[in-house]
Amino acid sequence: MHSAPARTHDPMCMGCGHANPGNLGVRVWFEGQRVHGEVLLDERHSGAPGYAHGGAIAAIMDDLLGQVLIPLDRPGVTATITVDFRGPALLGRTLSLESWCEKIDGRKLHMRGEIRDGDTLVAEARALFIHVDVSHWEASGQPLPESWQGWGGEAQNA
Ligand SMILES: CCCCCCCC(=O)SCCNC(=O)CCNC(=O)[C@H](O)C(C)(C)COP(=O)(O)OP(=O)(O)OC[C@H]1O[C@@H](n2cnc3c(N)ncnc32)[C@H](O)[C@@H]1OP(=O)(O)O
Repeated sequence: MHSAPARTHDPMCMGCGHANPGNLGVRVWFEGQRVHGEVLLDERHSGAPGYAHGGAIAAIMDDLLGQVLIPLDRPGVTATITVDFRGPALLGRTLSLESWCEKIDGRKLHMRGEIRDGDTLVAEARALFIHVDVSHWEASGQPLPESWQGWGGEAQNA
């Protein structure tokens, strides 16, 4: 059964934001601290006829690995991400997504993720996220999502 964490990502997120008409259509759900999801790319995401743009795959990875921050209950930002493109990313196919945290070292969160088309590995990624206080995002002057209130409150002291 899928658990539904109280927190959600930015509704305007370019990857998964339901309020963003230009979103990439990333859908995720959570099983414990693991993230699962799917995405269906189309002509808008083309890099070559019938194939997804590598930048679209990298953006999906950034969003996918970042989603692990929700069940980890640690707000954070991507410091570095490496994407290995392993197989064809065909448009019009439902790609499955999975991500998890491999290691926590103080504020450093080592994330991993995979995108598959059926049994075929399309891409895998490793990223370093840095745990930040929610106040990190206040400088923009934009209101933060309500569900971010108290996010990481306990982890700040971990
Ligand atoms: C649900 C949410 C989903 C989110 C998905 C989307 C995620 C995103 O796209 S976030 C947007 C892209 N990323 C950003 O905007 C981040 C911009 N960068 C920053 O704000 C800062 O550089 C930040 C916060 C990462 C680090 O700054 P700061 O808090 O001062 O930490 P700092 O002291 O420099 O580094 C902390 C540790 O991380 C390490 N570190 C920081 N950056 C890197 C890096 N690029 N590579 C390797 N190590 C790094 C440092 O060496 C240090 O290690 P140690 O503790 O061992 O000395």
